[in-house]
Amino acid sequence: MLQRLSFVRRLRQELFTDSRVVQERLRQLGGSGTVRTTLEEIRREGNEDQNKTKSKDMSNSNSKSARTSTAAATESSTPPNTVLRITLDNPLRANALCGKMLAELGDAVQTAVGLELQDPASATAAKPKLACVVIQGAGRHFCAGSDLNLLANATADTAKDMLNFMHTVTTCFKTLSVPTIALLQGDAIGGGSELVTMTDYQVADEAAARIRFVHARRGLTPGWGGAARLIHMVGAHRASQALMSARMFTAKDAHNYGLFSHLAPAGEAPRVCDDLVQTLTSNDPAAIASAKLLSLRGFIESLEASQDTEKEMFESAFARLQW
Ligand SMILES: CC[C@H](C(=O)O)C(=O)SCCNC(=O)CCNC(=O)[C@H](O)C(C)(C)COP(=O)(O)OP(=O)(O)OC[C@H]1O[C@@H](n2cnc3c(N)ncnc32)[C@H](O)[C@@H]1OP(=O)(O)O
Repeated sequence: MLQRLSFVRRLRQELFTDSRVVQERLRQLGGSGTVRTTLEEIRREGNEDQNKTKSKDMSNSNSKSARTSTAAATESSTPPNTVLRITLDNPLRANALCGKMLAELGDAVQTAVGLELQDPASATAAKPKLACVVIQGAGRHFCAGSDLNLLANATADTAKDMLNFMHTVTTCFKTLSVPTIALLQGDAIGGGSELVTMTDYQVADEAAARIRFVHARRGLTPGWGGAARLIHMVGAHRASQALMSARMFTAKDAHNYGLFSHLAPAGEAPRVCDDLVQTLTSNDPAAIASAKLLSLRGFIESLEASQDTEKEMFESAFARLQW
């Protein structure tokens, strides 16, 4: 559906072709941590209560093989809805993203785009029906942004690679035609806060989740398209205040500000997220894609120009910095 927009088609071509060289250069930078993806199948069986039970059974297991229930797909001729779960996994560094993880996040978004179907009726067991994407962090936090060691040692060329690649990756994520959710059980800082802005929903643990656009404190501006998306989320006035102050938002503050869509009682964010997945995947996928198309249309047209400005700002801020 969204692929109808030429901007989106161009971006996807960039993700799968032009960005590949940069992606491999980032992968070569290495670092600790990884980005994991799992597919979870949600079977719809008549009434919503049954759906819920099935989904809980799968989601309560931590095992990757249990989460990816291929058996369900062969039981019926209609392939079940599939949820792609992306986990930023570098818990000893608050899920800060090293070069390898940036490249792997690109792989994950390529997976999501590859699973997106122009026509949901054409789903097969081999190409299941992507209905939702959830992004989360491993351990206590969501994501502490770029790995500071990577930034400290980055040449201007590496910084430019990161900037261009992450603009492509996050914008491709933002323009997916299925609903996307950030599951926040801890902090989202810097680049991590920018990842939050690429999602449609944000389910936050009210006791533990926080968000901070820390860039101004570090002498930087957002570099992953986060400023443009933040304006889209909360309006220019609030966005500029959040960026200028670099303040830490508690979950409640962020909810009031329009940054987090859902507040979950302490420890219950995964359950609230599962419930939201159930609700969203029970709705008509074409109607959902239309809703996203409608809301993104005006945004996308101004996004191109905002992104160019954002890139220029980041490059000049980065050039000024002494790490
Ligand atoms: C600014 C834009 C830029 C971009 O867009 O590319 C960036 O994203 S730059 C990175 C911006 N991020 C930050 O400034 C976050 C810095 N970290 C923190 O504020 C805290 O670590 C926090 C709030 C995320 C978590 O605090 P907590 O007390 O729970 O844990 P620790 O501080 O003890 O952190 C654990 C461990 O992780 C290391 N760490 C944290 N963030 C990073 C990072 N961005 N890069 C590399 N390493 C990071 C921290 O040093 C600790 O390591 P340890 O060896 O245990 O001391």
